[in-house]
Amino acid sequence: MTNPLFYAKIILFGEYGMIEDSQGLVVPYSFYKGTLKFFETKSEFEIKSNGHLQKYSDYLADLQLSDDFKLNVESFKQDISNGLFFDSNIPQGYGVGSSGALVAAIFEKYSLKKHDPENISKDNLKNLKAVFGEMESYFHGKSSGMDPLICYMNLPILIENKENLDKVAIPNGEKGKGAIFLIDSGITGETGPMIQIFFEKMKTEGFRKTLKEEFIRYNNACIDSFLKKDMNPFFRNLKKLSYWAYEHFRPMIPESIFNIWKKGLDSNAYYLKLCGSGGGGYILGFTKDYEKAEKMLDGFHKEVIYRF
Ligand SMILES: Nc1ncnc2c1ncn2[C@@H]1O[C@H](COP(=O)(O)OP(=O)(O)OP(=O)(O)O)[C@@H](O)[C@H]1O
Ligand SMILES: C[C@@](O)(CCO)CC(=O)[O-]
Repeated sequence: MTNPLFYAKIILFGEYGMIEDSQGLVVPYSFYKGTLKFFETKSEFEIKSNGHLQKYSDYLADLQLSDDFKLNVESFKQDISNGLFFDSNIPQGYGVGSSGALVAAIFEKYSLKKHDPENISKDNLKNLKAVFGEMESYFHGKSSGMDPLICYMNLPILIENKENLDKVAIPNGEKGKGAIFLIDSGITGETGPMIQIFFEKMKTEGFRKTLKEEFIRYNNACIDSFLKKDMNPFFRNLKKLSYWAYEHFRPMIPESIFNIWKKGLDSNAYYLKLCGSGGGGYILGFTKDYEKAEKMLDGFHKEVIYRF
């Protein structure tokens, strides 16, 4: 039997906001994927991955999960000593969920009770997200559990708030001029320290207020208009979101990206936003005219993920 593949994810909207109860829209990204396997070549990558799993299994052994979601940690540990590793080309620290895919793969293989992602109830989806949040916290402190959940479900998910989330249909892409794309900042980012900066900022009342009254409002409006394919309000809110992040998420914007972020806002040719926690890795871009944006972003490595 071949092991199931677990895909990368892209948080189109909701990074940071989701920790504070905003809406979120997260989609699988099948360009990158991973699967659990036993040593094949015993390469440096395989040995390193196995070492990571070893340490992670100690964390899982101490984690108290409710009966429905308990893991067979003994069997996981046994497999690790027999050379288990996570064979994955999902870049680490790029905001596309390498740890989320790993968590989903481990849960799928070692949960004592088998769950069927296709027929999971809305209630259980919520419970599963909480379980994944606890499992993923090991990698970067507080996690909403969203990354592993998306990966486990392999479907777009709309998060309405902390309590409600469900599968959602993304409007079909079209061969239009518009595009959603990734830009490689050229450096890796670390989620943990970025989340720490976020919580540090959250201690200030002014920041909490603007996050709630502006960031979350623009974020939710972007999701709403995107799902309705209402492109004019979509881009109007995207610009506000991009500008807000430029002002308030400055430490999360990699230096290499700073100038082109501003250039997008000034020219209206494209708008950039964070993809995950930021600090490095990928940045998300949105444009009505990809040909034009591509020229303006010459020299940056880009990957188109959606056309409209
Ligand atoms: N192939 C792998 N084998 C073993 N461990 C891995 C593998 N891929 C990722 N990991 C674990 O996940 C950690 C990276 O997770 P982290 O949350 O910092 O980044 P990310 O998941 O790539 O980014 P983001 O959460 O922003 O999408 C690695 O340090 C490692 O512990
Ligand atoms: C920053 C954050 O919103 C996204 C990181 O990939 C954290 C989370 O929701 O798990």
